[in-house]
Amino acid sequence: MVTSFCEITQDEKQGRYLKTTQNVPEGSLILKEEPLVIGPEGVGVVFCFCCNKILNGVKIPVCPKCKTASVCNENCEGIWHSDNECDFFSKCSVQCGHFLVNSQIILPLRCLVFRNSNNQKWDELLKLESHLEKRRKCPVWKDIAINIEALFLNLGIISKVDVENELIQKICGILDINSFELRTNAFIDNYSSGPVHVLRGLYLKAALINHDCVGNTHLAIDDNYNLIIHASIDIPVGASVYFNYSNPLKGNNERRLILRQSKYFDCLCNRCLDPSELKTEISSLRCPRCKHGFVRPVNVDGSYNMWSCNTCQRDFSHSLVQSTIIEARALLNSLNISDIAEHEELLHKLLKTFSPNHFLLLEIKQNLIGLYTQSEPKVNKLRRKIELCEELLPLFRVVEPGLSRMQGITLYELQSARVLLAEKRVKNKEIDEKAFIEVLKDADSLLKQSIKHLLYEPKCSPEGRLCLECLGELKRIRSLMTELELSPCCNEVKSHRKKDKTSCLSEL
Ligand SMILES: C[S@@+](CC[C@H](N)C(=O)[O-])C[C@H]1O[C@@H](n2cnc3c(N)ncnc32)[C@H](O)[C@@H]1O
Repeated sequence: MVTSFCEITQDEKQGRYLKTTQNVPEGSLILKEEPLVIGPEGVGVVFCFCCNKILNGVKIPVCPKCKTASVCNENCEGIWHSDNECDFFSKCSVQCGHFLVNSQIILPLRCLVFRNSNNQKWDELLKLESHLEKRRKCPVWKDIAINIEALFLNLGIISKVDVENELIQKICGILDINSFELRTNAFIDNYSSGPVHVLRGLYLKAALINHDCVGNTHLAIDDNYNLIIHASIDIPVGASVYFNYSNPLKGNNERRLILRQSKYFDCLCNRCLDPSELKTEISSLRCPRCKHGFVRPVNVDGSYNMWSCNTCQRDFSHSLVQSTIIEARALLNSLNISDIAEHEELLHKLLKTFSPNHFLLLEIKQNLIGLYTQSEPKVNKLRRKIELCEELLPLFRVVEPGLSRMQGITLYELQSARVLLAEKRVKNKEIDEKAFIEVLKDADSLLKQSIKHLLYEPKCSPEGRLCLECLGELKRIRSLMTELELSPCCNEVKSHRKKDKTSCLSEL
């Protein structure tokens, strides 16, 4: 379902895209869509055709009817192995062994099912962007020709004419350009502990949404694999609807390279065309000469030949900048992932070379927040976690404005550290009840903000569960505030009289 807020339009540079037909307020539902096909990402993934879960184990059962599709159990009630697919598998000579050896064939094969069973969907599918010409020269072309096209031809699934028409290359191009990574319900045993992106889904309408490095939508996949898209900010009438295909915490160079290699276009969005990256300095280095300025790329056309200090104008070669990044990346990769001191030491060291928001430093800072969250909540650790969250939030607001998963999670972590710290300080009699109530009021506001960001997450996703945790925490904080405000000691605080040290806070 595409809501009435949007229509499909087209131009020469960007192809087809979605545009608003009226002002769309933040939080409005733009699109809810079920996938056309779902399948595993990459080779060597064993998967249940009925429920799409990833399977572990040696003996894999098959669908009792077609005797081809791998299933988690013969009575799996999943809906994804349709009657059309079952008939298709029964009639062609593909076998379960083919899927087990090469799971790359599953998605293109699932697309082929529509060829004879649903003309409208088949036509819509083939209209999607495949970038055939650009892919022709890439290694992926040969890989598909050998591992998918040749097998399908041998099994009689496609004809020589289909090969001449490059049908399988087109379908694989369409899948690579347009499908979404899925993480919901990925694992049959415990999906939260495994690798997250093992499935891909293709959505015919959502495939028409173009990219911008600062998107204006929030995407979520629910437990039934529906893709749900909300406006993440107020979108004015006539504006393009975008989402960010890449990672907003990477630098311009890195994002553009990924987009060129995986989606075959050069991004020319406002962020990509700004050497300061919207004043975040995510790619900038500190000037080693004047020590004040930021070293940024001179060209914004993606050529990155020269970098220059914005204060003393000194030029630096791209290769020098790249080798500095490679060296720092090697140090980052060699960190012991659970060692706080090592992370802090490297952060301190790299701050001399890179801007505080440099993407490498952002990675370390995010790791540190995670490590401080897991570690024993000591006062100095809580203070440091608070500092890091406070540093990251303004940046997140720029690169992912409006409804944002990153903001929601960080706001939660910030309030949790502030409350824990205040509880300790009250216990140590370092702050009084009035100050503690102020912290609780602040936590109340942070939690409400966090809930606003996480409200659109599916209930069973880690972020959806965090949203429920926020609600629980909000309740706890409010009842604690009521308790404190009603208590005699608090009335004393309110009237600035001498405090009663044996107050309800002693419960903490
Ligand atoms: C998922 S499709 C989006 C729909 C596509 N425009 C179409 O006509 O089918 C992704 C492709 O759209 C184009 N595209 C998306 N965002 C773009 C942008 N910001 N600038 C230029 N091309 C873009 C690229 O060709 C990209 O490979």
